Amino acid sequence: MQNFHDKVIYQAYPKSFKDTTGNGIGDLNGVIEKLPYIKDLGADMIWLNPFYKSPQNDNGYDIEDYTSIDPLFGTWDDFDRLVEESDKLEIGLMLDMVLNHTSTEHEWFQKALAGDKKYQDFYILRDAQKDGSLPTNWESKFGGPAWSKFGDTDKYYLHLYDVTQADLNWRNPEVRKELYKVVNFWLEKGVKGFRFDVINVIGKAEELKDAEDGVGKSHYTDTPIVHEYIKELNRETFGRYDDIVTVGEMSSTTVENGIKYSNPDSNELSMIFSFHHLKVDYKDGEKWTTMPFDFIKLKQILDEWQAGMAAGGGWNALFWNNHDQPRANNRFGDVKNYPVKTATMLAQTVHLLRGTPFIYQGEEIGMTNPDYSELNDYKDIETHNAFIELKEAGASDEKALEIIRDKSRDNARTPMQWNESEHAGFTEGEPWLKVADNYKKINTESSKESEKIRSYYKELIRLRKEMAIIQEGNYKAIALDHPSIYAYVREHENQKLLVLNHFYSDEDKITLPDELLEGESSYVIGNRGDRELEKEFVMGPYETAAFLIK
Ligand SMILES: O=P(O)(O)OC[C@H]1O[C@H](O[C@H]2O[C@H](CO)[C@@H](O)[C@H](O)[C@H]2O)[C@H](O)[C@@H](O)[C@@H]1O
Repeated sequence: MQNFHDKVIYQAYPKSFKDTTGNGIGDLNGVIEKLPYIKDLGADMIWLNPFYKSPQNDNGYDIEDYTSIDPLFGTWDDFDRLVEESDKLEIGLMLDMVLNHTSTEHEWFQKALAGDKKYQDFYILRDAQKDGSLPTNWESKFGGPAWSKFGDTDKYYLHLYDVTQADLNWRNPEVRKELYKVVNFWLEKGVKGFRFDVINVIGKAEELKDAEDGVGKSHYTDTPIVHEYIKELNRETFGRYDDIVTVGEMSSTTVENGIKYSNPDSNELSMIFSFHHLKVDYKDGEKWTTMPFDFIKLKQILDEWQAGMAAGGGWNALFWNNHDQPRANNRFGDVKNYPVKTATMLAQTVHLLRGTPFIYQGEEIGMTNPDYSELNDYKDIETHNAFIELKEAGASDEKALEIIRDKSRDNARTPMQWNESEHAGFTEGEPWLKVADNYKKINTESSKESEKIRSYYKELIRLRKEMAIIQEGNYKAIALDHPSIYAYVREHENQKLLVLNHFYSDEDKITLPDELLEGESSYVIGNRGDRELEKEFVMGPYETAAFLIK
């Protein structure tokens, strides 16, 4: 397996990255056009969200044909040129593989609907229970029950996500064989990595039963058989190459499983995304609520995953943002008064941790949530389902919209803000999703604020490549109960890297342990200017600072 500990990965959401045709939808040629931008930032790989043929009910996570390019995004020539151009710039292409489910428009599902028994066994079909209720009481993650009627038969099919995303039956070896063919197809095209969508829910329990909690996660999440499937996937596909980087998106996983998925000895994946740290602003664990984030909980979770994965030889993907998450600047900082400090502090917090940093398009220039005023400005299916459920639960239109503004996945999906021209230079047509109003203030070309943030990211990436302590150092938190500062130490070959991150807009002080003041210290990077290390270290609003101690 390739050493990827010095690498940084950039995520581009093709639909919102750069449109070159004027149809308002970003495309592969747009990605090609912007490869030099990604190179200039210093990223080593680019993860692209799905661009395969799809009805786009879930923005491409509902795949109709795994080995095609949706004409919305371009042609095979465009894809081949993307491989060629990214190769020239030494940027590895990482593709999104959605192997838990297909679109109900997929040929397999259509054949199954037409009565083909072979393809019926590609999906998870069950009869209603004796009392006529659904096969199980599980909930779909996008709201409502996880089962829908299978055509005009008496059976139901399982869909953990949208009703148009039917779960595949991984227990059927034929299904696995077909999916491995898909992965190998893309490997032969020259891709250098994969991000496997919700890969830890592929292994449903053998016997499907009602869940005590009425949700059902424990019946299909991190089941022992998932590890067997991933090992097989590795063996049959990317494991046959020595330079492929893989990351598994793990829904509601545990450190114990995270270690198994990503410890090189398990022969599963290079690393994993876990999401617990992004649920610290969910009231009672419920996403569609609003509440200020719980800082102590955030630190405890980051600490648990850092220390736990290090102890077990696992590897974390480090991130605040992706195409499903509201912008971290809005969640954990003050975008109005401290936009640059907020963005750089958040960046430093994760970039200097143990793991592989992922940068989601636009975070490197300080993009924010769009705060749309109308429900119809939002396009995401999950958002619209949530609005209906919030209303059914008694929320007023205003309250439901307030929650949507905070939590919608579209917060991340607004078009990339390239410049000050109309639609932020994203398209010459009408964008599929409205550009955030602040594009004149935040963009890659004319904004001093954005430029400061981008330079900071470049410096963080450069440091990772230069300093073994960032790539390989151990991790230890200090003063974990401090109410406003997240402080940690990375340690490698008798050196220490102390990283201090202040998450609030006031001033606060941390008392450092004597052992950190004994050696010779030098300032490495921070967002306030050169600082001296002192026992009573005072930090300003959203300040971040790192010191090397020898
Ligand atoms: O919140 P979790 O249960 O921990 O899950 C993590 C994310 O899972 C889902 O995301 C991915 O799969 C979806 C279906 O293919 C797709 O819509 C999404 O874009 C994928 O990234 C879920 O939709 C996310 O909200 C969760 O964050």
